[in-house]
Amino acid sequence: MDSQKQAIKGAKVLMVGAGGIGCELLKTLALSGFEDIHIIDMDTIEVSNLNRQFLFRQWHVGQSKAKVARDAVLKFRPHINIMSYHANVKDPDFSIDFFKQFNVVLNGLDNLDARRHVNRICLAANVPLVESGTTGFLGQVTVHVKSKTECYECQPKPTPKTYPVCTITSTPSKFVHCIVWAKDLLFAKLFGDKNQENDLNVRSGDAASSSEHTEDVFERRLNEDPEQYGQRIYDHVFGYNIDAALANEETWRNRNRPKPIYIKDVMPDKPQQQNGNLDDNSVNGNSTVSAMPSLGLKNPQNIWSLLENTRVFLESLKLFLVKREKEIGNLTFDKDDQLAVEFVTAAANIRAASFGIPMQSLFEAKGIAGNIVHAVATTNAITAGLIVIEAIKILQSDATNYRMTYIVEHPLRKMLLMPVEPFEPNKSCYVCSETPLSLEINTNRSKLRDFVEKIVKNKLGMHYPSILHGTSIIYECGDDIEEDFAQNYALNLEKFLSELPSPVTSGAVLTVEDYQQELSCSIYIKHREEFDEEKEPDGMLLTGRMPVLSNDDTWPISNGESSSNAPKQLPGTKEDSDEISAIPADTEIALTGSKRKQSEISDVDGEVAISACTSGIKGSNQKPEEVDDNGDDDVVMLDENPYKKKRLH
Ligand SMILES: Nc1ncnc2c1ncn2[C@@H]1O[C@H](COP(=O)(O)OP(=O)(O)OP(=O)(O)O)[C@@H](O)[C@H]1O
Ligand SMILES: [Zn+2]
Repeated sequence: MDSQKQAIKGAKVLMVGAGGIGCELLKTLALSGFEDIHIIDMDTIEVSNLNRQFLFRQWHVGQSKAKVARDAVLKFRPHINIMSYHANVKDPDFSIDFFKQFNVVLNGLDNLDARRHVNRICLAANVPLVESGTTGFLGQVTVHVKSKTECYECQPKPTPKTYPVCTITSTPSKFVHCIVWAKDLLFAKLFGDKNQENDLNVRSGDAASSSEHTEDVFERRLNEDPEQYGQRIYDHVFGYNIDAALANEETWRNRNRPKPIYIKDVMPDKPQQQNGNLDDNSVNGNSTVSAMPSLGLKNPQNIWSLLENTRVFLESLKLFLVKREKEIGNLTFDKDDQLAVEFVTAAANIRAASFGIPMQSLFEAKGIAGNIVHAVATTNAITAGLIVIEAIKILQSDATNYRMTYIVEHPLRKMLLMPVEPFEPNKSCYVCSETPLSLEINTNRSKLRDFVEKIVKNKLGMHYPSILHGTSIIYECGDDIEEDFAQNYALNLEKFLSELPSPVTSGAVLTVEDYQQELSCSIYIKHREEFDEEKEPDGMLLTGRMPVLSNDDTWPISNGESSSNAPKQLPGTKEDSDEISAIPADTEIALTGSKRKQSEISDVDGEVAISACTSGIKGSNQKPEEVDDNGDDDVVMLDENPYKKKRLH
């Protein structure tokens, strides 16, 4: 015991993230006897954090999380050393050398991008990492020690839930489809980057795709006042487009036909007089602009009528045009943007009404649109406790007792925690074993820019990449590049791969490196002419062992009520990158002394035994009770034999 105390006392630990898990972790570390703790967090405190990030109080709103957390803990542990950094862990200041000073790194992060970055730096610095995540009642803590256990990226991450484009654009059957349409298509079309591709017109009027109607219909006409514009958009998307789609009888043969909705049907009187008064909105900043007060709508948990949704639609659109004109063209949906949530709720509800799908309250809609799984403070506390337990084992080099622990929703033999022996490093992991990857790509039609953005940055998670073809450097990124080189790289970005000064064609091998992450990776290039737009929207296919990464690298974990921004593109909604990973198929489970392969406790459909855990992954954009909208999230209960499960119907 003394040696344990000594190990704790002498340890220097780095915590990354001072949010839901981080607050619990810092408190538990301090109370467990740790005396030298460094904390990095890039955020400031928000009101929505206060319900569970208990080191923070209302008067701290707007202040650095890392600093306030430090000050709060120093109040009851004044003698210990806590260093806080209000910064992004990806900043070059947090170099490999910086990481080397720590005995262990503890992650309480909320996004895949930062986790992958920390994983790579820890590997390069050879510092053990304890990784964690929670989603509602589910949680996990994993241990990553270079060459001894798998790294954070050895296992592919669950694929984000996606929806076929045509479901979203033409045949929604669930409310979430309407939300994705409202947020990723309509909102993006009206308020987002005009250069972004958008499937709104292509599909919405498929049947009667009369180009004269679809062209520029979303552009506000010269001298068109906000009300007229709003009504025109309303009639187009909820009326005309539905009428046009109905013309294609084939689509509706086995489906319920939607009902077109025109303004005049909902508001037979002059609609502009029904709208709220702009002057009623006291505007102190963008986040306070709201359509609800002027329309007399107070309770976000009420489900609005079609008329109310129509009013909110028109009013919120008008408020964007009048009060937030400068932002138009640059907006992406943000769940913390009240007006955006109001617009998306109203648009989704009107579409839902048209397709016979039950409407939802703003509160529910916001949860779905923001991929919010409501945080459970207790799960964070348990997770923090487990992190400290693993950290202590690491400090004592007690490798035989390392465990990855899953917090499950449906206890196994009354066991809430499921400890699993860590795996060995995956020999085909491109991060810790540097195995090559293959890329199928149309080398005549894909630009270097596409490769850099879609593959190197988005899929491989590199931030400062260099790309080499043989010995020629075709691209480099960073602040210290000489001007003429930088100009050449900028020119290269706009060239097709096969037209680069050192042409990249089938059979070429590219080396992609990130110096900050000390990661290098070879990619075999294979030319392919055609790609399936629906299945391969990137127009390229990367294969080999790699984690599945979301399109949005800021896609955060849901450790709380306000957890993430929305997906930026179809198909699909964004999933929470807080990814409670599925327990890998061959996981050995150490349960009360016995070990079994995970595959042995799977049932006939091959579903992982921890159904709640799995469904939490599959549907983490939904609330816990709705986690799996495919209806396959049946409660799973074990009978006398703990490894055989049966379904409860
Ligand atoms: N790259 C990063 N560098 C430093 N800190 C980060 C980075 N990415 C995420 N974090 C921090 O990790 C913490 C995660 O905490 P948590 O999941 O509770 O999220 P939150 O933002 O506090 O809450 P919510 O998103 O649920 O409102 C946040 O405080 C966030 O600032
Ligand atoms: Zn690995």
